[in-house]
Amino acid sequence: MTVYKESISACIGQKAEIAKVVLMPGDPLRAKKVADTYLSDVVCFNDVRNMLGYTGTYKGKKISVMGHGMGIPSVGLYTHELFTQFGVESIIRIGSAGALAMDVNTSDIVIAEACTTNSNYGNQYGIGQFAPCADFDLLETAVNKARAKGCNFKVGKIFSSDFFYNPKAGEINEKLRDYGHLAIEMESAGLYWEAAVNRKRALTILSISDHLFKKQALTSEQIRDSFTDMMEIALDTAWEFAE
Ligand SMILES: O=P(O)(O)O[C@H]1O[C@H](CO)[C@@H](O)[C@H]1O
Ligand SMILES: O=c1cc[nH]c(=O)[nH]1
Repeated sequence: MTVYKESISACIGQKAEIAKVVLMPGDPLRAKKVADTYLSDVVCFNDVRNMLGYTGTYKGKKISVMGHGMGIPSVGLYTHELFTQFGVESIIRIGSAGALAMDVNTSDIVIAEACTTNSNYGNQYGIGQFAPCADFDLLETAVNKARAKGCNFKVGKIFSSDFFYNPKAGEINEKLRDYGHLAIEMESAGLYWEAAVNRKRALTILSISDHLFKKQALTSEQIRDSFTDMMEIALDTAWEFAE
């Protein structure tokens, strides 16, 4: 395998080319699934900490896919390195999320326009409340791809949470729902901040795996099938920004 450069990164041991556009799920095995299912001429560019990363060709253009782990510290670390040390220009998170809004259902797609968060990660920039927002061009492109596909999707605010388990979750989730948040997950604010400070593009596309009020949850088989729409919208969006 070609060694592209001595890695200067703490957590990415680059062993092959990384494309300008990278899809990122939390789960590295979801990254492998995207590579195995949709990419051709695939090479694995990272296996440090088993945070698998692959580069391949999709409809004639180079696209990479790599896991980012769980939580804002993890996604912040990987996306910071990809943006600042590996020439990445656009990152699209493809994640699972719990629905908050009553008109969102399991298997639906949520495209995250902006994030509310309880994370302190944004405080490091020293400018007060720093709005974590999606890149408009990526967002508009993803909306067009989702419409063309005919799947159920919504665009709006989400909550990027520092906790998955919380004794006050019931009370907090009700407020989040009442203030118009569509879904809850754990990374997008960190991704949007890293993109903003590094003047890059970022977007999150989510597939709803469970509903926090309707008490619905997909089985792992249903999750596997319903994630297909999210992956295809993300790939077709990425293609428009890839080389
Ligand atoms: O499915 P992923 O992309 O990991 O996203 C969601 O799933 C994890 C929690 O189970 C958190 O990372 C959350 O953001
Ligand atoms: O972070 C997450 C992901 C899926 N479902 C949730 O309830 N929370």
